[in-house]
Amino acid sequence: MTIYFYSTREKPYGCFSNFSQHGFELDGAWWATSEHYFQAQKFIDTDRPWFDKIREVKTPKEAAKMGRDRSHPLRGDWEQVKDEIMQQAVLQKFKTHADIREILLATGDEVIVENSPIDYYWGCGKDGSGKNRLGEILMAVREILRQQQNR
Ligand SMILES: Nc1nc(O)c(N)c(N[C@@H]2O[C@H](COP(=O)(O)O)[C@@H](O)[C@H]2O)n1
Repeated sequence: MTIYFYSTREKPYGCFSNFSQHGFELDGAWWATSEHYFQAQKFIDTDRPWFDKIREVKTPKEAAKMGRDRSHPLRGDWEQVKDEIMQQAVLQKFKTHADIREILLATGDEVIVENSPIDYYWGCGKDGSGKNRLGEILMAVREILRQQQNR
């Protein structure tokens, strides 16, 4: 049965959201959520003070708002690298936290879908026609973790 998630409040799959409070260390820094990491990477070589500010804000909601602020210059290769960056963040989050890693692994081979009514790239969108790239990345991360576990 397909597994849908969106809000961090929904149990047990709210932890699949990038807004869930599961921090991790990556690239030599601490990130409060995968949303913080993902949004900051948009400015890594174009606006370092803004990159640092995003890392330091309290909530993923603020990080997302700042990351979408186009008054700050987006890195030129963003469209080419954003999926890989998202996967690195999601993988590191689930490597760091054993409790949510078990929740992800326990989904077996079920399809995972970010049930966002507004996001047709990372989610499935209101009518289900979206790309669901976050769901696909979670499934790819699940496979990587499964293989690491079986080594
Ligand atoms: N809560 C929420 N609001 C939105 O408007 C969204 N687009 C999403 N989806 C999440 O947004 C992140 C990527 O956003 P951008 O590529 O910067 O637009 C990612 O975490 C999606 O899962 N969520």
